[in-house]
Amino acid sequence: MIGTALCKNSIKAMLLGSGELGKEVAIELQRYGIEVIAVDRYANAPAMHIAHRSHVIDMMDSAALKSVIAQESPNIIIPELEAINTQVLVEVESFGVKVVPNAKATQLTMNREGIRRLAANTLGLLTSRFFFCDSKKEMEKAITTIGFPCVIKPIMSSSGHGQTVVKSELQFDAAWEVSQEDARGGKGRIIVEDFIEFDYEITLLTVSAVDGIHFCEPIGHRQEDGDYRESWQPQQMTNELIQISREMATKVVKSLGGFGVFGVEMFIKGDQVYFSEVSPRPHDTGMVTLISQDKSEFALHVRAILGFPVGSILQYGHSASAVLLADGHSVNIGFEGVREALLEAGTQLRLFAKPEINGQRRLGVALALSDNTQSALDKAKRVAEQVKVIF
Ligand SMILES: Nc1ncnc2c1ncn2[C@@H]1O[C@H](COP(=O)(O)OP(=O)(O)OP(=O)(O)O)[C@@H](O)[C@H]1O
Ligand SMILES: NCC(=O)N[C@@H]1O[C@H](COP(=O)([O-])[O-])[C@@H](O)[C@H]1O
Ligand SMILES: [Mg+2]
Repeated sequence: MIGTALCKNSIKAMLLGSGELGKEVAIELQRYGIEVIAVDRYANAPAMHIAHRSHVIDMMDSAALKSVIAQESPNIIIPELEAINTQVLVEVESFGVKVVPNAKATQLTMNREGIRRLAANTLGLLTSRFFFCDSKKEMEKAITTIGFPCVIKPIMSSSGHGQTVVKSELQFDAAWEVSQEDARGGKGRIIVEDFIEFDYEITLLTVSAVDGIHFCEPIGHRQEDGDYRESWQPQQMTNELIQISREMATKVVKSLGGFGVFGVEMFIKGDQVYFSEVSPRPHDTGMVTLISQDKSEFALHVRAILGFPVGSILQYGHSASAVLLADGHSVNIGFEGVREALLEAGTQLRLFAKPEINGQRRLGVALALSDNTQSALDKAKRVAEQVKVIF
């Protein structure tokens, strides 16, 4: 029984997506004796290294996804990324399988149109101005209204794929091409939105659990090409801004429903908080919580999913994470400088052991605790820079 007692062999959880975030979720599930089935598009994905069993399938393929779910009969399905056929999740949920946080939320959030319309139109939250377009012509018309700079993104994409900040007409062709080439599942609809010149951006990790809504301290982060490079916690904010952010996050999380961690992304400009998007699962910038809190975002996710109370969240102080990003092509990835990196006090290193690299890929993360944000960031970056990826 979820939330009351755990019996040996009673709960089987299936992770859809088995990257670095899923690996930590798998570890936390296993701390409670849960059987873990890891699924992803490639073999030897990080969470597969420690799962009880694993399967390699295209999770966008309805038949393949249904077949693996039928074969394993999990009690809980935990989406870990966005490239999933969410219609299948809706179906299996109707047969009684628990989908985290629920199938509707996974559907709404994997499509920028779903979550943006919910936030801006239904919940009335402040967002950048936006238009959805189906052709280059429509895109050009939308940009005429929005002005420069603006941001173009496929409605189906993550980690900055297919995203361009458009500053002049000269970029129209390239921005459209990139949005079509790098969209998940191929060509399609895009969003054109105002570029917000924010003071800083945050992820507000919000946990919805049996004992209510809980917040982690806000996480600040720096992005490059739509992908995160460093994050830190706590991000300094006024009490008023924290209050507005929490109210916004509560509205979004309650409206999506279900239990789990939600990474609510927001832009802060002056005394205004813009809602950007939300992940109904742990967030990459939240990897900092592996060092900054007594319960990481992964531990919190698992508690909430299993129907256990979160209780309290103890934050240890100024913390940071810096990603270990590599560029190249190899199926034999090695690391040098680990010994030297580990000499830095108050730090930790996670190497994900991804089996191959084809272009740019995040292969690890450095974590640090210190007595102020800058020092934590410097430490984390020093550790990440010390480790050299060798092919
Ligand atoms: N309208 C905007 N104004 C200013 N910056 C933006 C805007 N939209 C996106 N960005 C920048 O690009 C980053 C990535 O954007 P977004 O989160 O929408 O992309 P994503 O592909 O969903 O990334 P992820 O999956 O990692 O969350 C943001 O964190 C922010 O730094
Ligand atoms: N912003 C989303 C995010 O960080 N997702 C994390 O990255 C993995 C994919 O990495 P890969 O592209 O190297 O396979 C995902 O499986 C998830 O853990
Ligand atoms: Mg984002």
